[in-house]
Amino acid sequence: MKITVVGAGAVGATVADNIARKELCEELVLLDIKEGLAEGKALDMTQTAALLGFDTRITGSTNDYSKTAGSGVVVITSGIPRKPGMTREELIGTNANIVKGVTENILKHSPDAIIIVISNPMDTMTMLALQSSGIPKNRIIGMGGILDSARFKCYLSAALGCSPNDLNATVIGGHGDTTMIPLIRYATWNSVPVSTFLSEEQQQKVVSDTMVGGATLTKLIGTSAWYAPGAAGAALVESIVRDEKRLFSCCVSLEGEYGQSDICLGVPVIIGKNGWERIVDYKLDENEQALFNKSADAVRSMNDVLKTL
Ligand SMILES: NC(=O)C1=CN([C@@H]2O[C@H](COP(=O)(O)OP(=O)(O)OC[C@H]3O[C@@H](n4cnc5c(N)ncnc54)[C@H](O)[C@@H]3O)[C@@H](O)[C@H]2O)C=CC1
Ligand SMILES: O=C([O-])CC(=O)C(=O)O
Repeated sequence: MKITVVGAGAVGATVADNIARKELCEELVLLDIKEGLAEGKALDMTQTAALLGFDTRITGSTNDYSKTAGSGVVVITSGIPRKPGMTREELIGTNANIVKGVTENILKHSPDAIIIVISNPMDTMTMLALQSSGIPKNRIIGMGGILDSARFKCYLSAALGCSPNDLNATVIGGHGDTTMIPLIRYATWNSVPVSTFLSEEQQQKVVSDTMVGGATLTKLIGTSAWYAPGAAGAALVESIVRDEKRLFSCCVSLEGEYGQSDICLGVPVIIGKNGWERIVDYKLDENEQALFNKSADAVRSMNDVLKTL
């Protein structure tokens, strides 16, 4: 299979690096609008093959979509990242036109591709990719919840003094500082609810740290993060190409599920060779459903901007 990653910046290159190391495809194409950037990063990564022992062929392209032809999976990371003090939503003015153009170009050459959207504001960019592509909804997946859930586990593991690998924890809703919903009631340490070990105050601190996880990193680094976003993007690609049927929180088109319609929002889904294959109903309680509805309202008002494009 061929996989394309659009945007060879911090996140795109890290997604590509993880895909190559895991040998998720025979051929990997990196594409960027900036002259030489994708070719250079592809060559640099290629030179790690003899050190890391992988056989994936990696090529770069400066905006030549014919090189991406026949891709089975395309990951969109093109667009600007936020700076300290900004919200993801403020990126919409620049990124909407980029994501729209990229989606159209990709589909001209890879009409059967499964598209993963990473560019921010991710929930609205996923909606935009769905609308501008017209392809079946199962082939458009926004990546945010996998990353947010990994951060949730990171903060939980610090609070519990345990390995993040022994934790089960999911973030649903929007991929925004105020719209994401870490489902603390369902978080477990090897099947035992974390509320058994953490006070209400400790749990609330984990939830609020998780919600501003991206902003915390942006403040420290001066631009947004890439290691965990890159690993999260590759985990999603892996579940598709290996048909793993992982249960991940992803941004997908809702048609009544979780009480919402005409919106793309983060919910638990099964990911396999057909893209997202099924939404799993977590049976939210009244408070969680109210938070989900509030998150949907915020994302929906952001989506209104798409009508002006
Ligand atoms: N959904 C998520 O969980 C996450 C989303 N992000 C988002 O991912 C995006 C990329 O972030 P970074 O890689 O850090 O930014 P970056 O600035 O390092 O890379 C973006 C790349 O996109 C390229 N680009 C711009 N317009 C293009 C076009 N029309 N066609 C092809 N390439 C184009 C740029 O030349 C640049 O190389 C941002 O919008 C950021 O907010 C970042 C982390 C996590
Ligand atoms: O924080 C940002 O702007 C980038 C992002 O989406 C994340 O790292 O979660």
